[in-house]
Formats: sequence, structure tokens, C-alpha cells
Amino acid sequence: MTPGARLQAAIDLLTDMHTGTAPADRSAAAFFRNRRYIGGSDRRAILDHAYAVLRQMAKLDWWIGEFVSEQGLPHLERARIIAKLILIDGWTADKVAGSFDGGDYRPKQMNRTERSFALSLEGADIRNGAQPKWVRFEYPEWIEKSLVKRFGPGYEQEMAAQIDEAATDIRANALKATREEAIAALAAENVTATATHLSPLGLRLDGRPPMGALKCFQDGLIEVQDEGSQLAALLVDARPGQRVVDFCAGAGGKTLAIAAAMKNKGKIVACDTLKGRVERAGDRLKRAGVFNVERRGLESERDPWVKRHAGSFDRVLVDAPCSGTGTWRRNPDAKWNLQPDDLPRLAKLQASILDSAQRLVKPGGRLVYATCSLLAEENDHQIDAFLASHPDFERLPIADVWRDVIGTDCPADGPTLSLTPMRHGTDGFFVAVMTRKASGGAAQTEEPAVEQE
Ligand SMILES: C[S@@+](CC[C@H](N)C(=O)[O-])C[C@H]1O[C@@H](n2cnc3c(N)ncnc32)[C@H](O)[C@@H]1O
Repeated sequence: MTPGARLQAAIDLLTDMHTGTAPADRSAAAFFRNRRYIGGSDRRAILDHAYAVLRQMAKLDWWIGEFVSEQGLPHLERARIIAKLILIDGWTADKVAGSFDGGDYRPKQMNRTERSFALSLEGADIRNGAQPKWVRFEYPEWIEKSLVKRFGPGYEQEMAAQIDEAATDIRANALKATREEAIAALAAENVTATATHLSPLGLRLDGRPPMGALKCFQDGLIEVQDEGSQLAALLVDARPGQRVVDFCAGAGGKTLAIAAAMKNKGKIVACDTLKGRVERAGDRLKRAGVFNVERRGLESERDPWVKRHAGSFDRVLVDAPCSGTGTWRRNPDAKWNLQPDDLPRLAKLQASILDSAQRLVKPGGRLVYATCSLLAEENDHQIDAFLASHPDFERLPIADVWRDVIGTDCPADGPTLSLTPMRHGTDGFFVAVMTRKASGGAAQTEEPAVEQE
């Protein structure tokens, strides 16, 4: 494809991304599925253009807004790409016009308004002192109060750390390879990987190799997983022979890591209310050589299966549905899709999931709550409320769990773990570990636990 054709494809992709409600990565997958003729390097270039826009969209739109107030509205996605080329890539208006020339598959020529918009941007800095903070640091204005409550004045730096793209992290699958063996296998396929600082199984890749094409990926030696997510799974401290529930297992990211920690011995029940999602984890489990997992679709968090298995698991992980505010480096569109009423709705769901899932934990067993949220409402506040209403549970100091499992000093202060992109270079993750007091008796349930496997 010519550079201009890539730009037109990026405009079309952004239009798809901003029509309908699908997350950007799903829109992109559908876009390329319908255009199989687009090769790998063109695909990468088109995605780079589109994601560069998504990452700095508040600032690009601010510049568009400044211009529009005087001159009338240009085609929005074309305007965003024009602004991106000039403000981020440093193009001149003439260079943009060279690609917007109406040639085969290329953007049609800029009209007079677009041309004067392009000229007005030449030499400007994408950041401008007149921009409000939410524009400069790229987050929805309404969430500022929660960010200030959580981080204090440092919240701006936390948000700035979410603008740039995250590196690709992978986990060495201990069922098939040590971290050193995974590094060597990657090197043999010309991929450079370095050990992550916090996760003992983690590797950070140089660049973005096409993972699906790597033999060591196809053979299950490695899994794509952010370092924060690896740590959350490790802190479950699941041991060989135990019975474990991954209550919100999704496509099985943490299930796989837990299975490796258990050396495939014992049993994991991977549940989710999205039955199709948990079913689709099958191929990943097979590739990773995991065979101690039962996949289970739940009607809701109060599915009768939970009551039937009350008090019968050593570990229950609740990797709760959340705002995803810790993953905005990877999903920059998610911040603009999040709505103010999502937070109370999610907090209510998280509390309900915890309240139901806790029934599965046996006396002396552990309930581990994790989110990829940065917000106290979904994290510490949720745990405080849970402990207040479940006196048979107590929090285990995260530093103790960390030292037992990982063998180093925990990088976070406080009784729970909060990882952030700025402080730890991981996705934002929260982890709290609680135990059902051994003397607390079995979980509250109206009927005896019955094994039904
Ligand atoms: C953060 S994601 C889980 C990610 C997954 N654990 C992983 O590591 O790849 C949260 C999951 O919770 C599931 N979920 C939503 N509501 C639920 C409910 N009421 N009960 C159980 N799971 C639920 C969602 O379908 C989603 O897959």
C-alpha cells in the first residue's frame, strides 16, 4: 500500500471504531478480517496511525475544537489524522496535501477548510497551556475527582504514564520452560526479551513480534500476559494438589498462570458468566499443556453451582469486572467509553460477586480479589466493605504473601497491593488476599455442600 492508502485505511478504521459500541481492538479485528488483502506491515502502519490518534485524542480534538469554532466542522476522522500528522509526526501542511491527493485508495484532496486547518497547526505543540488538565493528560473529565481522591496531586503523572503504548509482556509457562529457556527460544526466533523486575516468570519483549507466528508461542512455552496480571495470579498462592476456583476466568489468562503454579496437580474450576469466553479458553489450555481445569459457565454470580460447592475450595480468585482504568495504555479507547454511571454499577456487581464467591472458600482457605482498576471505589473501599460485612474473613498482609510466593520485598506499602504504570511499569492492578478464619466454620449456606463433578 502507498503511505496515502494507509492513511485512508486509518481514517476508515477510526470511523469504524467510533461507530457502534465495540472496543477498538474488536473493531480493528473485524476491519482486517474484511480486508484480508492487507498485509502484515501495512496492517501495523494503519494500526499505528489509528492508535496514535486514540492515545492523544483529547488533545487532537481540542485543536480541532479551537479551529471549528471559527471555521465550521471538518470531517472528524480526516481532521484527526491531519492533526496527528502535523502535531505528532511533524509533517507540514504541504506534505499532508501530498498524501491527500485523491489518487487510488488515497484520501481525497483537502478542501479549503481542511487546508487552512492544516496550516493553522504547523509549528504548534500538541500540548497547549490553555488546555484543561483532563485534555493534557487524556482522561475523562468526570473521573478527575476519583483520581485526586486516590493519588492526590500526583494523579497527573499517573495519567501521563497511561498515554504511551505499553510494552508486550509475556510469561514463561513453567509447565514447559523456565524463564531462561523461554529467553533462549525467543532469541532463536530473533526476538529479544529481558526479564521483568517484579514477576519471576515475566519477560518484556523488544518491539512487537507477531506472537501467533512464533514457534515457541505455538508450542506453549510462553503466554502473552502483562506483568501485573502475572503477579495477581501468583499472589493466589495456589499450590499443587489444591482445589481452586477462578471465578471470573474470562478467556483464562490467570487460569493458565495458576495451573502452572499448581504444576497441573489438583483442580481449577474456571467460571464466567460469559460461557462462550470461558469455553474458548480450551485451545489456550491445550497449547499450554494444562489439563487440570474444568470450565464452567455461570448463569450469574449466584448460580446454584456456588451454593452446592460451598466451603470446598482452598483458593478462590475473583478477578472482578471493573473500570479497566489500569489498562488504558493498552486500550486507550476504553477511557472514552467509560461512563460516570459505570462506576456505581460496577462497584455493586463487584460486591455481589465477592459476596457470592466467598461461600466457596473453606475455613483456612483464601479469597483473592483483583482488579485492573486504579480507583479506590473498586479496590480498597470494596475490601473494607466486604470485611465489615463478613467478619469470618480477615485480610492477610500482602507483603507476607508476596514474600512467601515471590521471595522478594513487596514493592507496595499497605495491606493490599496497588501496582500502577507510573510506579511499577505494569498495568494498574489491585490485589487483596483474605482468609476465612479457620475457626469461623463453613460458609453460610442453606444446604450442605455436595460434590458434583
Ligand atoms: C477482568 S475480566 C477477567 C479476566 C481474566 N481473569 C483473565 O485473566 O484473562 C472479568 C470477567 O468477569 C466476568 N464477569 C462479569 N460478571 C460476572 C459475574 N456476575 N460472575 C462471574 N463473572 C463475571 C466477565 O465476563 C469477565 O470475563
